[in-house]
Amino acid sequence: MDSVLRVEGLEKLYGDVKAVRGLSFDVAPGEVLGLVGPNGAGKTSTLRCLAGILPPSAGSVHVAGHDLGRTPVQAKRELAFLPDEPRFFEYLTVWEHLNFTARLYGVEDWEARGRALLEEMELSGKEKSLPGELSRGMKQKLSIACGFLHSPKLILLDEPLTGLDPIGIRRMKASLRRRAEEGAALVLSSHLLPLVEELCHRLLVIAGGRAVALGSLAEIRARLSGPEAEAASLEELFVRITSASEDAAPPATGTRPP
Ligand SMILES: Nc1ncnc2c1ncn2[C@@H]1O[C@H](COP(=O)(O)OP(=O)(O)OP(=O)(O)O)[C@@H](O)[C@H]1O
Repeated sequence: MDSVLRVEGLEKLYGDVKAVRGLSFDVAPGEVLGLVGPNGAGKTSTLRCLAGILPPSAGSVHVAGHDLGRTPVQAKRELAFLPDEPRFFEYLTVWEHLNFTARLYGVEDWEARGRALLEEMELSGKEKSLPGELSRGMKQKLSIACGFLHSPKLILLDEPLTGLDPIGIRRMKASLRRRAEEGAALVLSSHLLPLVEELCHRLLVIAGGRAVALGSLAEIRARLSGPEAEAASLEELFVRITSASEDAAPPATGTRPP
């Protein structure tokens, strides 16, 4: 089946800081790809390039067959980007945010869909609230309700569980799983390795902007030598892979080592 997301040779430079260096990967319909890596590895920069918020310095991104660089409107219609710190319009209520999002994306049956999403996100009864009246977790849920309204084929999530309580976390995991079962492709960046292990079919581990491992947990384990790799937790694998790459890789900045 064709990929929902196809990334080829993606690079992102900030001046001479090389934040993303030559990433290439695909995500299939129904697949959840976990993007993991240490602080400053380039995860947020990658997600923002995939969402069309940041222009890549090189490479290409296709979303549901649309080239994000050449046909950005068509590509962006097919995706939702859910940042870890969503921003809202101060004077629009929860319901008005859904209405506004529906108009932007041309969602006709938005009222029924909006009500169902508020129910799913435990925001029923908050329709008239302004963002300033919502808790951090509720804001996160509103962002997700708006993001899901147009049934995106690609869902990009940066730390999706930030601020959620244990019941909210459980519901959010079920919501994300459901979107994947319905055929969406998900790319999820998180430092919460148990979440990644539970939800993701494949992992892309990045360090210093480069891919240092790509595959299922079993495949990544199999590639590492030593009997201890077989039983290693994702946390142990993460430490091994990313610290090995730190030893081997040149620094993430464009400056040359002495
Ligand atoms: N706007 C910017 N201008 C200059 N450098 C930036 C900018 N944004 C990020 N960087 C640099 O790019 C690199 C990658 O940062 P990025 O935020 O993508 O990493 P990350 O993997 O999301 O990190 P974290 O896990 O800490 O959120 C870092 O070296 C960072 O300092």
